[in-house]
Amino acid sequence: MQNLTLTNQSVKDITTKPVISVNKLNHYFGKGSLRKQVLFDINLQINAGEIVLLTGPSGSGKTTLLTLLGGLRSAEEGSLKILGQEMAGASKNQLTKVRCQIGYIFQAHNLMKFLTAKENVRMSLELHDEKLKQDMDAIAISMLEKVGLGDRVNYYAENLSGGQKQRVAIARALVSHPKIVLADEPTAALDKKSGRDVVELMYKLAKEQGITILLVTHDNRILDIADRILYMEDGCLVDDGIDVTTKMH
Ligand SMILES: Nc1ncnc2c1ncn2[C@@H]1O[C@H](COP(=O)(O)OP(=O)(O)OP(=O)(O)O)[C@@H](O)[C@H]1O
Repeated sequence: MQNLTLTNQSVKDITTKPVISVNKLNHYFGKGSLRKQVLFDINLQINAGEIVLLTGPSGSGKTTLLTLLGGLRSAEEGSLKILGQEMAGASKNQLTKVRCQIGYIFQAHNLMKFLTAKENVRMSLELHDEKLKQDMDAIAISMLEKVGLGDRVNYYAENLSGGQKQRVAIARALVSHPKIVLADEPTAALDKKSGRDVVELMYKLAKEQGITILLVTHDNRILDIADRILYMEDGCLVDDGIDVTTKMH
């Protein structure tokens, strides 16, 4: 991929700033005799600007870990720091502040089908007080242009193809310039070409904006966009970092 090269600045960011630090993290589901441990002693550090892929068999705990890292679930045991904020025992207010700095992209894109592409992207801006004074329509349109949907701005989400919907979801996740983007199987519902286009777009925008990406995937076709690949099995991080930076870029 010749056009996916790291800039000196992004290489420097990768080597200097941790945005996610996990230490001895355990997680359980259920109560009483049904209580079951699903994450075991997870230790992990992810640095600014890194693109990390999380892979492993079904049921190994990838989504559970991703939702914990996104502040969508409370950390119960161990330490989990996101952008310097300890999430274990954090107040609702602290969790909300962290969430505002994270963009989420899911397999089922979760667009509002009765809103247009522009309105879906704009909605994400409306969650940020400081953006309310700006021309949010213009910002949303400019972001849609960046993902190649300048001619689909006023289309309702339900009238877009799978790949186009996922690109709207990317625009929505990135428009507020989050520090971290978490993506759960973003290519699962897409054909080979659309899946490839979507991840290459995520890669390009993330490197331009210095965003850290953690992406859960079963899709072997996209492993080469990673700076690092993590592998999970039975709730454990078996491999906490095959560094592929030198290999791929
Ligand atoms: N809300 C829940 N309540 C109880 N158990 C759960 C819950 N969510 C997940 N689990 C269990 O936790 C384990 C890890 O699930 P998780 O969804 O994190 O795995 P995964 O690696 O993301 O799987 P997949 O690749 O199939 O999406 C599984 O055994 C699952 O059954």
